[in-house]
Amino acid sequence: MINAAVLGACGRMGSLIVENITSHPDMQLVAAFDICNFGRDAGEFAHVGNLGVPISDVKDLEAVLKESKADVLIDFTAAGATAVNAPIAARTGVNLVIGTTGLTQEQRAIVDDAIQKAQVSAVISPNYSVGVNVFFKIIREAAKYLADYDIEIIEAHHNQKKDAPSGTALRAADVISEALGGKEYIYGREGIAPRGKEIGIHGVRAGDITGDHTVLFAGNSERIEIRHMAHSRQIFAKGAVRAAEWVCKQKPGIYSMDDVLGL
Ligand SMILES: NC(=O)C1=CN([C@@H]2O[C@H](COP(=O)(O)OP(=O)(O)OC[C@H]3O[C@@H](n4cnc5c(N)ncnc54)[C@H](OP(=O)(O)O)[C@@H]3O)[C@@H](O)[C@H]2O)C=CC1
Ligand SMILES: O=C(O)C1=N[C@H](C(=O)O)C[C@H](O)C1
Repeated sequence: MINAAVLGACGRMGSLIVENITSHPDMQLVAAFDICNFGRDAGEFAHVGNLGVPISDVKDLEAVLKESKADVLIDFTAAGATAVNAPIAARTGVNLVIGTTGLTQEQRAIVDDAIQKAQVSAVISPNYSVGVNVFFKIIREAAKYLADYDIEIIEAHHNQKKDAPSGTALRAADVISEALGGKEYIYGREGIAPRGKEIGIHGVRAGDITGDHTVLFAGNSERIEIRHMAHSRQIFAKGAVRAAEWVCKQKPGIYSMDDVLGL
């Protein structure tokens, strides 16, 4: 049985992850953390009834992870929170699944360094859906054939999302850039500036859009649009729980969702 803990357990993603853990035959929820709602039951936010797991203050992360004998911590919070808490969990010897996006390069380096020094295993991915990870493969291949085309990435998300552009859009840009031997990025376009060879990255925040990502390859007289649309956050939650089960069986290291899915 895998002992799982969830950080951000009252949030949109964290609560769905709690729900998925409770229906997993080989996993149990042993701890749940957030920045408020302390003492309330994690099952309340996941709408699965009382689980006997209270929301703990993230300030007690190390003590509660030890006491609950957690094997893995699944973190979907905010960039600043992940940069502080993932290193604490790693130093406590707990494996990690990190879904939080919007980390700066410096924050990501702090997290990576702590994981490597602590010799734990971690999956870090901006998107835990199967479809988006296949989408990354498709856009990598397409880019190789369409290197001279103008490339724009458009992402759309709900109006509560804090970071922009999305982690998935940034990863899509990196995938294309790697395929083409390096590309400049531009974030949004305004004013008078001729288009160069850069990848344009554009964010839309509106209503309750779960998460859409489009890569547009445009040439003269034609264009290709490759698009992934998430219909429900369940796809991310299921992927994160699958990654948590997988990561507990791996050697120390930092893995991607490609590794989990064997892509
Ligand atoms: N990799 C993937 O597949 C996916 C990644 N994400 C990413 O996951 C993250 C969370 O998204 P979502 O669930 O929609 O966001 P929510 O705001 O709904 O959930 C985040 C939760 O974390 C809590 N929180 C914020 N700061 C802290 C902190 N310092 N310590 C402890 N808890 C904290 C929030 O509390 P409060 O509300 O009080 O601030 C909230 O309960 C985002 O970065 C998002 O981009 C989202 C979907 C899929
Ligand atoms: O905040 C979200 O909702 C999402 N965030 C992730 C991202 O930034 O890429 C993944 C997904 O698109 C939903």
